[in-house]
Amino acid sequence: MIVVKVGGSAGIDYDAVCADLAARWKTGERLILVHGGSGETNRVAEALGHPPKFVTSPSGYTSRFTDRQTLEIFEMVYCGKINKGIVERLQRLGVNAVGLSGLDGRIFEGRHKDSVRSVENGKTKVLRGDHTGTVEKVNTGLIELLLSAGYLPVLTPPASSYEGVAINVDGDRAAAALAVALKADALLLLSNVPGLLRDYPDESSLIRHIPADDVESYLEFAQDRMKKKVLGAAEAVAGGVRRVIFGDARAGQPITAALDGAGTVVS
Ligand SMILES: Nc1ncnc2c1ncn2[C@@H]1O[C@H](COP(=O)(O)OP(=O)(O)OP(=O)(O)O)[C@@H](O)[C@H]1O
Repeated sequence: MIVVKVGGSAGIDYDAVCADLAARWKTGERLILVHGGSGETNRVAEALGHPPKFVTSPSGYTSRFTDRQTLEIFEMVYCGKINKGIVERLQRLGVNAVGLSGLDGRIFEGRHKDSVRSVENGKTKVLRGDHTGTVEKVNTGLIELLLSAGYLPVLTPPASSYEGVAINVDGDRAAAALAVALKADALLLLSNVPGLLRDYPDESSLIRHIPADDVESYLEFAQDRMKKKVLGAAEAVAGGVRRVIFGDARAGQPITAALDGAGTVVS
């Protein structure tokens, strides 16, 4: 089993990802796709007059502050436009894909964090009304049912809180939790960069290999949102996934290239 997570930043080629995925699926390989949608969510939020707000925690992690209106915009884009766009591409390629969010069948479950600490101008503030959380539990029943019936699941945040409230969760860490729960052989985290860069944005500074027992020490090279990918990789290998690859989804055959060792390989 291979879990592929494709991001939602500018430049990602969904046609290339879907064509590669479909070709591999047709050979009998078992795959699941998880996707993001941050770039388009920012655009739609601006257009709707509710611009995105990002907060940086005291430990340096950046996340989207998700009030109820932001959550609704997030769902429109992630579960609507992006998810259905991917499902449509796969259907056109002859793959019977099914798009679901983590809320559906409670595939992704976690604790709802209502408040978040945000560092602004050197001062730490507490913001309330946040609909965020972290995936703590993956309920694989529905996914296994779909896979055994020949459907390819296409999954996306949000997740469900234990109380059944929709929560915005990080897609990379959700994919990592899924890969652990399904005992996947590999987790691919594909985005609009060649992999983890030692000296971002210099693409020639690509880090080719990260030892599985030392992932967290590479957090120092990751800025803002890349940190979550490194954290997700650490969680996946700690949970028994043998290989995590940060790969490029901008062109070519992104899945095949990553599995062939392009990008940053954590093993
Ligand atoms: N050291 C680094 N190496 C590579 N990219 C980095 C680094 N530091 C920061 N980045 C940024 O991290 C981004 C990738 O993370 P991001 O969460 O934006 O992508 P995504 O997974 O495509 O999005 P989504 O949240 O929609 O799933 C890159 O576009 C780059 O701007």
